[in-house]
Amino acid sequence: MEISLADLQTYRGAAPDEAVVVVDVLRSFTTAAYLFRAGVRALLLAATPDEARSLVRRFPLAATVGAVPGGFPIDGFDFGNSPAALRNVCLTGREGVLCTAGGVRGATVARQAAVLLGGSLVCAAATANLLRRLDPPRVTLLLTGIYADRDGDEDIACAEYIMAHLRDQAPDPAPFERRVRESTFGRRFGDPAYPHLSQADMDLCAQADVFDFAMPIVRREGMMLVVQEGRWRA
Ligand SMILES: O=C(O)[C@H](CS(=O)(=O)O)OP(=O)(O)O
Repeated sequence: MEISLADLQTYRGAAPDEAVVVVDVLRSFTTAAYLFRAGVRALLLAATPDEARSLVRRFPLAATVGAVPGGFPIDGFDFGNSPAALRNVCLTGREGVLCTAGGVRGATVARQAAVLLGGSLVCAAATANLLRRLDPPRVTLLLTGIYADRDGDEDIACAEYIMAHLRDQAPDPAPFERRVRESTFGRRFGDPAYPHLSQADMDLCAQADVFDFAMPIVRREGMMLVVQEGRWRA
């Protein structure tokens, strides 16, 4: 298995034999994992708030979740892009609609991949385990958090942790978790200058292997869906 890192700013799309993990630790694919813990059956991806609203017309029970660039909540949505906000809610049997900037864009750019997964630290080992079982010839870890003013080290750390698992190195999660907290974007969480980025979110995002499932992203009827490994029924 050939493993490489790519960056959303320069990545031009997946080859047909490629497996892609779209890595978004802060916060899309951490939020997604907590949505599955809350009981959602599938998570529909929306590139814009208007697209999210039109998905809700099709799935009236769907919970809307998301943020605009910078992480600010979206008017009229049920939840922000916030794992902490989802910790104690029950969404059993409902769909979720996830509208975020980086995570959804990454999934869209890589949509032609033979295998497409949403990745974050909370399900990193499970993601590596699924890749090992599928054994694709090429794996790309697509980093979504690198911008001119952000080092994206939360995603680089997660990608390197997944890579270490793929290479059977039994990595200690502590240094990778620390890098999430110390990344450029990570340092904004809990800073009063960014009240929409909570310390509680950081505490959840910076914990490795909380969940034992990976999150495949599949295409159905013109939609992109994140599903929980082992629980998805079409
Ligand atoms: O809501 C978030 O934490 C981020 C904000 S930004 O788009 O990176 O500025 O969104 P995400 O798509 O989860 O990276």
